Amino acid sequence: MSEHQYDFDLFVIGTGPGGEGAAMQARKGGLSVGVAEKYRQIGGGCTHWGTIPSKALRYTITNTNNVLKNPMFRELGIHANPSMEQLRRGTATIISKQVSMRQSFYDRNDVPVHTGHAKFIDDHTITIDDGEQITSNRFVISTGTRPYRPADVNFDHPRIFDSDTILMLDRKPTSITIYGAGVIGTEYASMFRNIGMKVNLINTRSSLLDFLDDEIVDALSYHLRDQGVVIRHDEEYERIEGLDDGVILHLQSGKQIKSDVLLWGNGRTGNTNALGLENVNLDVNSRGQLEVNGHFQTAREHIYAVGDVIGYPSLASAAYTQGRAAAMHMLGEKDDNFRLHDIPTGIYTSPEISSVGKTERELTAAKIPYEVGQSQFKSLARAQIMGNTVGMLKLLFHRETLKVLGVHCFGANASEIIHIGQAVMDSEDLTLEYFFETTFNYPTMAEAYRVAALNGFNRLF
Ligand SMILES: Cc1cc2nc3c(=O)[nH]c(=O)nc-3n(C[C@H](O)[C@H](O)[C@H](O)COP(=O)(O)OP(=O)(O)OC[C@H]3O[C@@H](n4cnc5c(N)ncnc54)[C@H](O)[C@@H]3O)c2cc1C
Ligand SMILES: NC(=O)c1ccc[n+]([C@@H]2O[C@H](COP(=O)([O-])OP(=O)(O)OC[C@H]3O[C@@H](n4cnc5c(N)ncnc54)[C@H](O)[C@@H]3O)[C@@H](O)[C@H]2O)c1
Repeated sequence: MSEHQYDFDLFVIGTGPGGEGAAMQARKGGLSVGVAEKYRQIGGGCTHWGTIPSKALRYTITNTNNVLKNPMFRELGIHANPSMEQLRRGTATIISKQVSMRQSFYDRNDVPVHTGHAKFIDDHTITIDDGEQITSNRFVISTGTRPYRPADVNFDHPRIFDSDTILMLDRKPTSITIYGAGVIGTEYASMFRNIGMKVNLINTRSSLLDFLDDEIVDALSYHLRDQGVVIRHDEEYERIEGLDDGVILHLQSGKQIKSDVLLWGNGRTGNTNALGLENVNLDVNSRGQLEVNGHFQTAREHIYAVGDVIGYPSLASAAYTQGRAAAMHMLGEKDDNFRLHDIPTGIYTSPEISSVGKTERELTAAKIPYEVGQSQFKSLARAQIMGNTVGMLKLLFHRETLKVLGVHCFGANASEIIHIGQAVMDSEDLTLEYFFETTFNYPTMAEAYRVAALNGFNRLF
C-alpha cells in the first residue's frame, strides 16, 4: 500500500525499455511500483519483435557471410545456404536470456508484473483484462507502437508482412519488395540482400534517411545499390495485390513491382487505442502518440508517457533514459541531466551507420563557422586486418573554439566508436585536440578519430 490510499505510488503500463527504466528508477528511489504487460513475457516490442530479434538476425547473417566470403573457407570448399530457420535459431536463445535477466530485475526489486491488457477506468484506477482493478498515485504509459496498417492492405495474405511479422518468415523468399524506406525498411533491405534475396526498396520520400548527414546518406545509397538493392524514391502505392505466387505492388506512378513477398515498412502507430484514455481526458495525435512536456508528463500531470508512444526519437536507447528521467521527476530529483538532446543514432545496415550532433546541413543553415575532418577506413590498419575497409568517420567542429559539433560515421563498428566522439562533444572542456593529444590503442577503429581530427585541424588557416 502506498503512503496514500492507492495500491501503488507508481504503476507502469508496458515493460519495454521505457517501462523498465521508469519502474527500476522509481523503485530505487523508494516508491512502491507495479507494472502491467499484455504480452506473455516482459521485455516489450524491443525484446520480442523489434530491436533484439532484428539485430540478432543481422549479426548471424553478417557472421555467416564473413565466413562464407572468406577466401580461406572458399579454398577449403566450404559453401552453405542456411535456411531462414537456421539463421533465426540463435535469436530465440538471446530473447530468452534477455527475458530471464530482465524478469529478475522486477523480481529482485519487488515489482509485481500483472500480465494482461491495462486500461484506465478513472484518474487513478486501471483494470487488467477488464477484471482486476489496481489503483496508483501516478502512472507511466510506455506501451510502444505497432505497425501502421492501412485498411486497404490485406495483412492476412500469407505473402504480405509488416515490421512485426516479417521475422516469422518460414522460408527464405527469392525476392522481396519493401514499401517504406525509414530505418526499419532500410535495415531489412540490407539484411535480406545479404542473404541473397532480390530486394526492391520503395521510398515515399526523395532520399533515404534524410535526418542523417548528406554525405552519409549518399554513401548508404551508393553501397545499397552497389550490393544490388533496387531503390525507388518519391513513390506512393496505389494498391497491393496478393497472388498465389507473389505480390504485386501497384504504384501511383504506374509502375508495377512483383516479388515473392512484400514487407510493409511504412510507419508505426502508438499503442494508445484501447487504453481508456477517454476516461482520463487524454488525447492522442493522428499517429496515436501522446504529447508530453520536458518532464515526460502528459496533459494530466500524474500520468507520464515515455518511449515510442511519444514519438521521436523512437529508439530503445532513448526510451530507457526517458523512463528514468520521468521517475526522477516524480521523486523530486533533478531530471534534466540526461543529455536527451544528444541521442546518437545507430543504424544497422551494411555498412553500419552512426551519428550524433549536428549535420553539415544544420550547421550551414545556422551560419556556424565549422570545419570538417575525415578519416577513410580503408587507410586504417584495423580495418585492413578485418578485411572491412568500407567506411568513413567525419568530425564537424567549430573553426574558432575547436568544439566538436557533430560526429558522423559509416562502416565497421560505427555504432560503437561513435560514443568516443559523443563524450568529447558533450564535455565542457574537451575539444578536437583531445583526439590527437591522447594515445589510443593501436590497431583499432577508434584510431579514425586521430586521423579525422588531424585532417580537420590541418585545414584551418
Ligand atoms: C524492427 C525494429 C528494429 C528496431 N531496432 C532498433 C535498434 O536497433 N536500436 C534502437 O534503439 N531501437 C530500435 N527499434 C526501436 C525500439 O524497439 C523501440 O524504440 C523500443 O522498443 C521502444 O520501447 P518502449 O518501451 O517505448 O516500447 P516497447 O518496447 O514497444 O514495449 C511496449 C510494451 O507495452 C506493452 N503494452 C502495450 N499496450 C499495453 C497495455 N494496454 N497493457 C499492458 N501492456 C501493454 C506491449 O505488449 C509491449 O510489451 C527497433 C524497432 C523495430 C520495430
Ligand atoms: N537501428 C535503429 O535505431 C532502429 C531500427 C529500426 C527502427 N527504429 C525506430 O523505429 C521507428 C519506426 O521506424 P520506421 O522505419 O517506420 O521509421 P519512419 O518513422 O521513418 O517511418 C517510415 C515511413 O512511414 C511514415 N509513417 C510513419 N508513421 C506513420 C503512420 N502512423 N501513418 C502513416 N505513415 C507513417 C513515415 O512518414 C515514413 O515515410 C523509427 O523512428 C526508428 O527510430 C530504429
